[in-house]
Amino acid sequence: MFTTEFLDLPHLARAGGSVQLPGSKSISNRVLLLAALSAGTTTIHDLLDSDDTRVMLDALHALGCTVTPRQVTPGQPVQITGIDGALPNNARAQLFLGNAGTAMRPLTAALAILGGSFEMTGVPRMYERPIGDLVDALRQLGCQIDYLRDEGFPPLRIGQPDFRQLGSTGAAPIQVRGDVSSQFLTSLLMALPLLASTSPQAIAIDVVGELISKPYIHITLELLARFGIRVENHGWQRFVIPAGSRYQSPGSIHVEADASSASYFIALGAIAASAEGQNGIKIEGVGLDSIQGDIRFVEAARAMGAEITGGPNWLHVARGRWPLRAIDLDCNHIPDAAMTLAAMALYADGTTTLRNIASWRVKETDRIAAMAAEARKLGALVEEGAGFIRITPPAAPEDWRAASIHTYDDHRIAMCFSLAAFNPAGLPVRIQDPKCVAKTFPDYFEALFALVQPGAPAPVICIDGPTASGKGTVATLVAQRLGFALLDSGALYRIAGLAASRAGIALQADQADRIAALIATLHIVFAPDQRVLLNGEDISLAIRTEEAGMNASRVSAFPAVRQALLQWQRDFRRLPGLVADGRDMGTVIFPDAPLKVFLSASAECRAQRRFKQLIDKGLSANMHDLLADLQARDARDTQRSASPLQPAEDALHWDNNAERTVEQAVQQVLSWWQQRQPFAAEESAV
Ligand SMILES: Nc1ncnc2c1ncn2[C@@H]1O[C@H](COP(=O)(O)OP(=O)(O)O)[C@@H](O)[C@H]1O
Ligand SMILES: Nc1ccn([C@H]2C[C@H](O)[C@@H](COP(=O)(O)OP(=O)(O)O)O2)c(=O)n1
Repeated sequence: MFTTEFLDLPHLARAGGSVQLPGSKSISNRVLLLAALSAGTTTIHDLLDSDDTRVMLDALHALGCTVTPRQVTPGQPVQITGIDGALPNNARAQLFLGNAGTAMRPLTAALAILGGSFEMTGVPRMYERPIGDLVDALRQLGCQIDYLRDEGFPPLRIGQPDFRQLGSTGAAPIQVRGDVSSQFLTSLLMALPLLASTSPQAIAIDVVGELISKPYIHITLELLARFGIRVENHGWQRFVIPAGSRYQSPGSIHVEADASSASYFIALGAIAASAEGQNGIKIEGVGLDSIQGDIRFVEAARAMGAEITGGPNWLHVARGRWPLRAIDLDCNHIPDAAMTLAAMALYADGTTTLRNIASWRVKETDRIAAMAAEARKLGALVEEGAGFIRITPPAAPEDWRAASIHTYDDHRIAMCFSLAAFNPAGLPVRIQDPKCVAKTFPDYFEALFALVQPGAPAPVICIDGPTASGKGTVATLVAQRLGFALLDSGALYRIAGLAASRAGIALQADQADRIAALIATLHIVFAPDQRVLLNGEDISLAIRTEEAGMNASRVSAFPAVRQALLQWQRDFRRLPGLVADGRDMGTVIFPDAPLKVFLSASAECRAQRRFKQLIDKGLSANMHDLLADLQARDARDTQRSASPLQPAEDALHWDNNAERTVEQAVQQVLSWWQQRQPFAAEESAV
């Protein structure tokens, strides 16, 4: 996940490949509970790994279900052996459910009917989330539920129910409010088959008030059917669970990915030209047979020109009509995914109108106002009303503007506007606060970058300079602030020197070809936690000694060695960008880099810094030797014939002397980067 202040997306041109979407949260927890209540063992594929599913798995384990493995591992199914509709007598447990509404509500309903002695707890925020309407409905049946703190809110204590009164009023429907949260109805629908299994009569639930979020109830009903429970739906106002209903494991089940998350990749396939050798985008995890309402986004995307095919659990999208066709659509049936149509509208051949979207105004932010404001920044013409938005794309490529998109802590705004990076003007797009995507899709940008190709090679910031000038420190921090990848090219020379000495090869010119051949066989990993692995061994410390630096300097003078490491270094270039530090980043490796910085500092200052750095790392050091070594290294690095250390002609110089702090250097580089961005002026006005 990108946790940077902003994320600069370079202009994007093409897309291709396949993306595996994470399992939907609401389907994951429904499937877990149904598997737990069923007879038999259920193998669950593509379960989402999230806080909500973790607390649910822990709770099911505490209730005596067999859960293997106990944690969700990507690509590995989870197996649950259910309780077959009953818990042992006197079952008791204290269940901590964090802030997971998708665990608290359905588990409360199921346990209240199963009976036992349970305490349902969570984090403080959970104690502010109402559950009174569900508790009232369960009490009508004879369930025993007490509030442990505030009336109407968790934590709760659940006891042994008394269903005797049902004998006389058995057929009386249970009343539940439908206009507050559809989760209450979902909870009852999933729990009441426990009662229906032994009841002589069917059990009916009456919805009081207009039922909101019908698509979610649809998901519940579909999943119940897969677990053997066929609920009659009487016009979304009455639901009847037949007497003798019994949960039966389907054996194996796939958790669908979130269909609204799929909409960004459907739009991507419709907007982007196919990458060379690829044909469109394959989306895995959700298919045309999806039980989610938002799958109908597919119809809308087709109407705009996308070519979409699909099967169970997969979709394939390619660009069809281009430019896209402008549409006029009532979006009531796809409130969330419809936002993605607004992003597609930027590439349409006229004015697109999205109607019946008043609910956008009361979501994470006023989504109509937010969409309008940000699309206008890009140069689109936007009209908005209480319940509609009308978008006309910029008339010509030169009418597009580079924008820094404000995201209002709304994941969907961020994901929608990432698609603006395909603009025909070749402009980058800045997404502010990119971590807001965490709500539904923490790795959205990583998934996007894996599929797209930039219009020009990804940007590189080169930071060159002599030893201990601060390159590594400054480059690491600049990369962190921008969310860019990092290339510590010196580490590659250090690894080459280390590997050659360990192999007993003398570090001299007549051995250069042997060293180059050795380099080709090395397996090097730069782990995300900063460790460097050589053929599986952690060599992070071994390559940081002064001796390793000197050996690196020796092998780096050999043209064959430099050649052997050339492509290796260029392969670090990736989206959204790269910060590369070394000696020849700006002159040889990335001569086209849009920003080149050259750091310098006096030999004494650098020796001081290196001394302190080594001591802090627990390595021994001697000031006098350090200064001598450093001067020797300077001499070799600057005087060698192959790519000597020298500033690129277009490098910007920063005197990184003793009176300058790390933060000053970092701010200077960031400000140079900012000056090169087309939205610099607009950004400062925000
Ligand atoms: N202004 C500064 N810029 C960069 N590093 C600084 C600065 N002031 C002190 N330092 C310290 O100096 C050391 C620089 O070492 P490093 O970044 O490894 O240099 P290089 O990669 O150029 O060899 C670090 O320990 C860093 O904390
Ligand atoms: N791009 C590069 C990076 C490093 N080298 C060589 C020259 C340096 O003395 C060694 C070690 O580089 P490194 O950047 O790790 O060294 P310092 O941290 O600056 O002391 O490798 C190079 O020739 N070209």
